[in-house]
Amino acid sequence: MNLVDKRGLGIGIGLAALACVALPAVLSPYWIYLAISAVVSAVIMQSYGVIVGRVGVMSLCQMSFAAIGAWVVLRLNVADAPGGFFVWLVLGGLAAVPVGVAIGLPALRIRGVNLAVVTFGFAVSADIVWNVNPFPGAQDLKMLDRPEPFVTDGSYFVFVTIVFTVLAVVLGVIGKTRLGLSWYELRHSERSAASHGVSVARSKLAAFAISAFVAGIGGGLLVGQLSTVVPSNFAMGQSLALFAVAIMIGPHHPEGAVIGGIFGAIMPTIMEKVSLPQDFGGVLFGVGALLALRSGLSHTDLTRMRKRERGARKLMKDAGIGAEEGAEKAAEPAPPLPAVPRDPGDRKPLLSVTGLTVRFGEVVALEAVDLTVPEGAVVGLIGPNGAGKSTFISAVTGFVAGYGGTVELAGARLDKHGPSVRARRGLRRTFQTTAIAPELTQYEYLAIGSGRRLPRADADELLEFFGCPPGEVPVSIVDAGTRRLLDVAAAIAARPKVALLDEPAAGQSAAESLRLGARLTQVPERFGVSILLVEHDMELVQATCEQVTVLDFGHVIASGPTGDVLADAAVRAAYLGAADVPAS
Ligand SMILES: Nc1ncnc2c1ncn2[C@@H]1O[C@H](COP(=O)(O)OP(=O)(O)OP(=O)(O)O)[C@@H](O)[C@H]1O
Repeated sequence: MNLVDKRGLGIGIGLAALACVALPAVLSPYWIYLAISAVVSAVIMQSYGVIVGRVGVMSLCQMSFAAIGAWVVLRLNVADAPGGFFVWLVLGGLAAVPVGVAIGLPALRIRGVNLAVVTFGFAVSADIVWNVNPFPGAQDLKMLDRPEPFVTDGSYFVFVTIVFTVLAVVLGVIGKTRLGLSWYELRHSERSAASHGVSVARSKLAAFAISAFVAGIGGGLLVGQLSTVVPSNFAMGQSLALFAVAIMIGPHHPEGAVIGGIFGAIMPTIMEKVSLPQDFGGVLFGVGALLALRSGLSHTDLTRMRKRERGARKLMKDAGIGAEEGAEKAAEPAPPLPAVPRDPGDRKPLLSVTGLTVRFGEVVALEAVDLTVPEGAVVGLIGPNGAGKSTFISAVTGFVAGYGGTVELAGARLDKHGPSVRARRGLRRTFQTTAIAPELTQYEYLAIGSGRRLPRADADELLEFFGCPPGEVPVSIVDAGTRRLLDVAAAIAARPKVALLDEPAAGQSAAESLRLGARLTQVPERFGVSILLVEHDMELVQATCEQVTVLDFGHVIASGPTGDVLADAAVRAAYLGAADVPAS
């Protein structure tokens, strides 16, 4: 995948260069000062962009991280430490990192409003600490002198703009890596990220660390602007107001960070000019944030998504893929299915589940279930609603803590491992409900799913094989049925040993379902992936699976070659609910 959007990079650097040349020349000293404030706020907004915009964590203490950066710069200034302002700035950012990680640790267990309360608590405590202990140099009036060649306000504006641009480029590159893409996935579904082998803990802590570093840099830059700082520069009210701006604007995109920075810096002046109390600005931000929360996406996310969608629709039109074509495809008869190998012969068992027992309180969801998926096979797991099929997949893939029995993959026990480790060892799953981040393109989603640098040709092959639109098409305009196929493609992209698919044909027409069946039967040979298929569509199961296990109320009631099992009277009774059907 391309890590740098060359056009966007060119435009961004061009605009930054233009601002550096033009603004100091045309603005009055007062407005240059405000412009510096806007860019420093924009840097701090970038830290919100990582943790709030990308990961979706409600962090209300970013200004406390900024205060740590400012404190370190001032402390080093008082001590006349070697290196000078540029080195101190970086050290200030680095000093905020361990605190960011420490605040991130509770985020591994709690989320949402509870996490917001934890971060707010930290912001309040930090506020108290700064108010009791003045910033270094405040008492003996040891101010920071800006370094050459950025001594004047005009030149310092150039410096902060360079810092903002460098951070924007670096964060943009990180955003395209597996780590950055996993943040989007975490925002929508942690379990989906874990099923793709993403370590939720590591990914979240990395986001906290990076966002704290960026905020720390912002705090240091503020010291450079003001020569010294006071606690009110980092008050928790500031953290709250900027958080609201972040939700509203979306500072994970550079233009969002700039707009947010301008809002943050200029709003007090606007309030003053229109003779409104300063707090009123915060109220406006709050209302904007509520509106953004209602739509689920920030302003820049929506603008970018619409632009992407327009491009993708044009691409699909040019490629002759449209709604009408989709309807024609749905009406097409399904291709003939290749003969399903009925005899597993002496193929090795790849996934062996023995005595699997899962209890949810008094409910026994699974009781001593045995199941084997041989190498190169498509095996079915069926049963009426509530029989325990999804619970089986969840327990085997590590999403159920504390089950009885054993799960072995290629001879190695997996019981001690969580979902992301199991996924990386070669056990992938899909969910009944897809939760794919709509901001991603299909290429990006496959890149996360694959867990490796997926060559474009491989991604194209998978998308074509599963009948998905071209890879550049954003998930936001892909229909629900195709998203399921994309989910299956992402699981297969990782080339796991076994993929466990939870009702991939749900919501598909009969013809589409059979077409999916035709594809699934080819997966073991073509991609080297064995499949466990959970399905209610008996035609699909019959056409695809060489062996089937049937669950009813958590117990295995039949297991064996598909034809024999589906003809079994007990199985028919379980499905039809016909108590008078005699057992075989
Ligand atoms: N987290 C949970 N807590 C409590 N009970 C649960 C939980 N998850 C599943 N169950 C119960 O376990 C049993 C098996 O549910 P499961 O979802 O695995 O069935 P299923 O065969 O996948 O059904 P369906 O075909 O409708 O998806 C049901 O009685 C369900 O209510």
